[in-house]
Amino acid sequence: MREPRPRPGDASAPAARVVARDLVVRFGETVAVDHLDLDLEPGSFTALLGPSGCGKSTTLGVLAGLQRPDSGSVSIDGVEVLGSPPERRPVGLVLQKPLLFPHLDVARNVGFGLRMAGALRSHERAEVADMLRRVRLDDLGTRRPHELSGGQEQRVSLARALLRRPRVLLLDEPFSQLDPELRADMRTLVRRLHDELGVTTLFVTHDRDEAVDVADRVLVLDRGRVVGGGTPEEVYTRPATLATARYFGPVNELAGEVADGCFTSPDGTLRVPTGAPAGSAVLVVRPEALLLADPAPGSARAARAGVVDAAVKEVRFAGTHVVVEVALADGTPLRAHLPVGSAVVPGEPARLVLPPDRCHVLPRQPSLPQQPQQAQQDGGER
Ligand SMILES: Nc1ncnc2c1ncn2[C@@H]1O[C@H](COP(=O)(O)OP(=O)(O)OP(=O)(O)O)[C@@H](O)[C@H]1O
Repeated sequence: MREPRPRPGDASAPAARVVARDLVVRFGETVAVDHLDLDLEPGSFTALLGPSGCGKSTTLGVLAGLQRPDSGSVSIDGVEVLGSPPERRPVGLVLQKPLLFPHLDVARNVGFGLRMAGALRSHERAEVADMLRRVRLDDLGTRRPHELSGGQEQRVSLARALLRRPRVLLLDEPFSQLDPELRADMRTLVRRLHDELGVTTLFVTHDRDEAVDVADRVLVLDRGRVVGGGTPEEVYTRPATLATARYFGPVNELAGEVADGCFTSPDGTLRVPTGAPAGSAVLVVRPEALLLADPAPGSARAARAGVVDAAVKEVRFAGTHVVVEVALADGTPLRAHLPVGSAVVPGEPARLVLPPDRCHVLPRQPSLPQQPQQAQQDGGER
């Protein structure tokens, strides 16, 4: 679990509350943003996560003022901003590509916005020096963009976006072109800048590990709508929708019914207490939550709720655990991550425990078909 983050150090931090309501953006037949609501608390760090084409960049474009929505509203600290051009909004934006002026050196690139706003040269120099120090580029102020590495270019973009002390920072996959180690470094830097400057931050990514690593709150977007949100841990263990559960890593799905506060599988062998409403439901449980039950008949463990009998199909070594693919009597596949050396043999039966406190029950959504191979959607071995 994540360590608690430090509070933004600056008591006068200019963080803003951002509220979007019922946003719709259409491009011809394509509905890129579909009645989307968004609430960003002042000083929060939120990751907007979702697959390619789900509307992340379009949403950011609306908040930044680069994209006009067909309908809806966006307010920053209660002030409607849809009528304001980008430069009049208290928003800093960093895109995937740095888009620096090639003929200006780093310091002039960073100071551009202040210069355009008519700031005194001495003020610009002091502010630029402060920001270059914050992004660890103090020595590179006189370099031109073509003399910088990809990571350095993105740090210049960050410095430029933060120079005018925006109250909202929008980041659109800013590190996707960097190698993994540098990405991790840059995430740490962005997080530190957020904590120092106390700016409300929205970070767009399609990489769930990146989202979990950097943000306090994750919003999952699917086909232009927010389909789940919460702390990274909540979204992983108690997702609001099946789409979120699937997006957040391999997950087992079992169809059934909820009645009298209990989820029951069709053959009645699996019963798990739940607060979910009565009706058709799907029980989701992560592979690492499954346990191997004591095979002795009548043992205390076997008598517990959440025990299923299965046939072992495949066992694969995965370093820290073995990945065990099994099938229930009705053919439903399940995946378990069990300790290396577990007594599971392909072709033989196994009894598995689905601990009720690790199971999460969701109402069945007719629009989402059952996964053909649960827990394998991304081949992940989380
Ligand atoms: N200018 C445009 N004209 C037409 N269609 C567009 C335009 N911009 C975006 N779209 C479409 O709107 C949908 C949402 O696009 P958007 O770029 O917001 O998605 P995304 O989640 O940011 O994707 P990615 O992760 O690939 O950047 C997609 O179907 C895209 O093809």
